[in-house]
Amino acid sequence: MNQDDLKKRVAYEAINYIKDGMVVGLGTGSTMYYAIQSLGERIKEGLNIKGIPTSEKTAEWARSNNIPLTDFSEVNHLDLVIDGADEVDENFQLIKGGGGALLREKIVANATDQFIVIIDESKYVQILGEFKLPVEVVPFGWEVTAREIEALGCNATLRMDNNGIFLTDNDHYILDCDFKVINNPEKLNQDLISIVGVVETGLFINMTRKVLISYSNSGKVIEMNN
Ligand SMILES: O=C(CO)[C@H](O)[C@H](O)COP(=O)(O)O
Repeated sequence: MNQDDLKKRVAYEAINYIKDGMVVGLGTGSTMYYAIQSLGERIKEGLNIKGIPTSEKTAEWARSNNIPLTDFSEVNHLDLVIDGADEVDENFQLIKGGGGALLREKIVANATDQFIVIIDESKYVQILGEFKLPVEVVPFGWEVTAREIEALGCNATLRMDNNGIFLTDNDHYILDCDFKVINNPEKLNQDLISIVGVVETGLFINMTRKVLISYSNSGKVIEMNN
């Protein structure tokens, strides 16, 4: 089973947690792509829910699957949020933002008591940091912000895409920060967020209690609770 199959399997499993009448936060990324496809099928069969997307891309996928959308002008609290992650450690601390949607993802995840993270086995790690930590920053003076971030012990690289500098849905930049090993994610998050120019970090601290992991050996999806 390749990584894509594993993503698809865990995404399909996660949709079973969505019940009629719920307002559901919809994460971003390739794992969520499969979840949205599957949710679209359930909606065709009569499931009645509303979604809040965490990115323009997710909103586009949701619309093309006829998933009704809402926003925070209509709701304050979400029944459930489902999202992928780039790394999850044994204490369920996360690195997110590989897709550049970390700010909206954090706002949405913060608005629920039930944030379900869906990953394949390769993302479950002992210590965070092999994946470069995405940090969203204000474009003005980003070079100064990057130097202050680097003083915390990393190399910070400005994210680019085919059009030049990558812009988030909120018109910010992303710095991908190579810490290699993050021994104290909570403290690092605090240190980063206190730097002027940092908008948000991809460290999601104490935000989830449930992680679904798909394994290739057994072909199973395991639900882990914290
Ligand atoms: O945080 C994210 C986007 O900002 C994604 O959840 C994360 O990057 C995982 O993506 P994928 O499912 O494509 O591996």
